[in-house]
Amino acid sequence: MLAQYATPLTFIALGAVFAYSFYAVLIAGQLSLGQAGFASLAAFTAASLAPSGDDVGDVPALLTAVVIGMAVGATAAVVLGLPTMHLRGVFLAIATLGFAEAVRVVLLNLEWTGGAQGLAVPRVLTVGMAWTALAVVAYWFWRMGPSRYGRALEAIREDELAARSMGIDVGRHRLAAFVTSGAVAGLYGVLFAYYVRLIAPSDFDFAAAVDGLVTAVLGGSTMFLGPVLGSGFQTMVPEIQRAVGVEAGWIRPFLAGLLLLVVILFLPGGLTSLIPRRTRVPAAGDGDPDGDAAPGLAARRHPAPGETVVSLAGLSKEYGGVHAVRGVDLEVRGGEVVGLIGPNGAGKTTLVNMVSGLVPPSSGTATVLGTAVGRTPVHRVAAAGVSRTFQHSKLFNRLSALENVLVGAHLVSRPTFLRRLLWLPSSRRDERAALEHATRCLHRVGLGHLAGTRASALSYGDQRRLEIARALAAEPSLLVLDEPAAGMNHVEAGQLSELIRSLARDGLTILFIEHNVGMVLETCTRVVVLDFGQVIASGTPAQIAADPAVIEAYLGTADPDDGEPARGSVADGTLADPTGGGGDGGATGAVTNARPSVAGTLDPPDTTPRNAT
Ligand SMILES: Nc1ncnc2c1ncn2[C@@H]1O[C@H](COP(=O)(O)OP(=O)(O)OP(=O)(O)O)[C@@H](O)[C@H]1O
Repeated sequence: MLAQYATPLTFIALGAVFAYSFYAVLIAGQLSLGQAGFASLAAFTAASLAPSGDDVGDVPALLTAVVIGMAVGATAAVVLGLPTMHLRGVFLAIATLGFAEAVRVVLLNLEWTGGAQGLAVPRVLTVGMAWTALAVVAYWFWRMGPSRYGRALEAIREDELAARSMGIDVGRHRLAAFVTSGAVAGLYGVLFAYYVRLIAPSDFDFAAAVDGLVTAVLGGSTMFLGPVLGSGFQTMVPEIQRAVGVEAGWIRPFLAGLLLLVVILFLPGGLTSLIPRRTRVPAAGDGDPDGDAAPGLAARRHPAPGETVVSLAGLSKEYGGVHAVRGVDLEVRGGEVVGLIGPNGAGKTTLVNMVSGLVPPSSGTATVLGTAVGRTPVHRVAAAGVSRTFQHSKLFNRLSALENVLVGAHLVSRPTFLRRLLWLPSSRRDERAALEHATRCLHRVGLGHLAGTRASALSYGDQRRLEIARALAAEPSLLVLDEPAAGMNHVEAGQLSELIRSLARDGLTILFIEHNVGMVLETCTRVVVLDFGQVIASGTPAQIAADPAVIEAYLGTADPDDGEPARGSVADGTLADPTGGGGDGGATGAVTNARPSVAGTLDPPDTTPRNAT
């Protein structure tokens, strides 16, 4: 019975193994077409170098060939990956396709490969062996998914910049994914060679690479079962055709193309996205906000109060002719909550981007937590203790709220993947510690009840809170928040203000940009005002509220005709509601997104949520 289906079943397994070599990089958001090159190099090298089955037995011969093939595939991936890993999207696809084609042409013209005639290889592989190999590969990716490493790859796929800011070394992770892909492609090449009896370079051409990619994309790159589903479909269609007597060769590519179109248009996550993705949410009580810190996470020593955390000297940034930041000198000390305010385009975001290492300064120096930023990669700045949120939400949208925060804990949690492969209890302990820590961070921002919700499904205000929870999960010493209250109502902004002050009581130093001036005055120990890229004032909230230069540059000037302070100007250290309409006139939330317009007036507050751009 099984013998009748042995061939299609073997090809399903082989196709799935090949598709896993694409899945290995798709999961990290990379598009590579070099796998056919890795597979052919592995197949020809292993078939030439492995001992004969007559000498050592069939299975040892195949196992030796597999080891050689995987090593060749992985080595080729390192050689190709080192110069190409900085390429993105279609550029990486083109570069890797060029490599695969070059390999094919070289193999075609070498004598020992048999050229176009090909190389004879004994058939050793059985359907059982093929499925065993597939099971091992699927197991690898199954155990990888929820590990710290697997989550880091997913984070890179979802938002590379945010992943870097969480302390993930993107280059190293992308190269590791590429090498895995090379090893799996090498495995496929050897298994294929030891099944089909005769291999030729044309077995690993462009069409084969596209077939592998289509199989992986059809199945989906967000769940480890994707390649098996994709390969099942790709292999079974011609079998079904044959069974019903419709043998037209165009049907399979036509259906595969059609399905690919449907998947890309309606199911970007592939067939596996029809299977609900489960997030393991800790039971109620776990990650209690009042609980003790979870053991098993790296502890960080925050700078003592008064110790220098940020030191900027003559920091400037130019974009062409635009002077976004000009000669800023600024010291931020341990335990301070520093608010950065200023009109739109004043250079606030550029300044915090330089502080967090995202943007190199044009001139001047910046030392943050002892690290010279500008010359230091973003993930190293994060490792020094800088964590941040972004002006325009940079969440990992297809991951749940809890998974987002788990990625945030990357720097303080331990690697678990290799121990997960071996089911070591210590990996379960570490995962539990990370889960409890992440849950505690979610509770702290009031999102404990939404742990299992996809980030993209959260309301705008909740997304802002989730970014803060994710940043907190890194146990930072310096927390940089870029407009954290955008899209929040007055009550929520008040709660956020209280949260920020409680974090400062815990020893964190906080630098935050906010257009809600009332909230800034209520929350900060010091306020710095930027205008046209320069610091025009720095002092306590009361000093800033009374500073004529700030009123002039930021809030507008008093109306010279009536001699009264402007609506929205500062009378006694608080801001009046610029709408003039029944506001409490107090600090919290009194002015939202205030912008100077004509002298002495303020635009009505912009309370509409800002779209993430
Ligand atoms: N990548 C860039 N390329 C060119 N110009 C830029 C870039 N980033 C910022 N700028 C310019 O630098 C200036 C400061 O921008 P920045 O975003 O830092 O101001 P901001 O104070 O944060 O403004 P907002 O409150 O509107 O966010 C603006 O004139 C902006 O157009």
